[in-house]
Amino acid sequence: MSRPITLVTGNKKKLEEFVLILGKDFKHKVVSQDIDLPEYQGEPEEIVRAKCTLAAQHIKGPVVVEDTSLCFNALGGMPGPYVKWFLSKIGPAGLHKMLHGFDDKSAYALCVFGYSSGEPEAPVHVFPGRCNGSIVAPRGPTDFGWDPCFQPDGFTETYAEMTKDAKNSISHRGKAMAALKDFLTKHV
Ligand SMILES: O=c1nc[nH]c2c1ncn2[C@H]1C[C@H](O)[C@@H](COP(=O)(O)OP(=O)(O)OP(=O)(O)O)O1
Ligand SMILES: [Mg+2]
Repeated sequence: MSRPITLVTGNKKKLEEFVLILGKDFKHKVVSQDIDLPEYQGEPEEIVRAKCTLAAQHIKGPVVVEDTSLCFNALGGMPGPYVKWFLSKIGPAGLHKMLHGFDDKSAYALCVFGYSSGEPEAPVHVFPGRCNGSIVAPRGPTDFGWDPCFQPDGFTETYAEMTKDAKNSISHRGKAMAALKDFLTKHV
């Protein structure tokens, strides 16, 4: 492929993890661009298809986007893709308080990547990754979203308390990226 792949995101912490997980010797050159894409509503895969289609119209070349949801099982999967608004209004402590009335504190983090070649009418390929866990009172550094209140199953630390490598090795984003990298290596 002649043109680099453009990761379109406005989130620097996502970009940091993307670059770390992608590694230095990935087959394709990847650059990033911050285009203010709308916060669509709908099912996570629909949101990523819409984001990727719009990003491809901007970039007019190979493009990757991702959208992340935090889903509380006691609330039927909410806040899901709307977690961004909840986070901005009530923070990780507020997300934890949302479950005060529920015995079920289980949740899952879901990351869905979308890839398009950017050709007219090109399909959007989607790559989900999920990490099961529970919502806890916030612990650890507060530099990345809801990391302080999400404790992945099988661990005693929250995402925020884990090293970057430890989080990336088991996270929703790590799993989704494994599928994306495999596709881009084999089919692009
Ligand atoms: O691993 C994560 N650990 C903690 N928090 C996270 C993570 N990944 C996304 N987040 C936050 C960012 C945003 O508040 C919401 C997802 O919203 P989402 O639209 O996917 O992210 P965004 O608008 O910041 O970036 P983008 O320009 O790629 O859409 O959850
Ligand atoms: Mg967004």
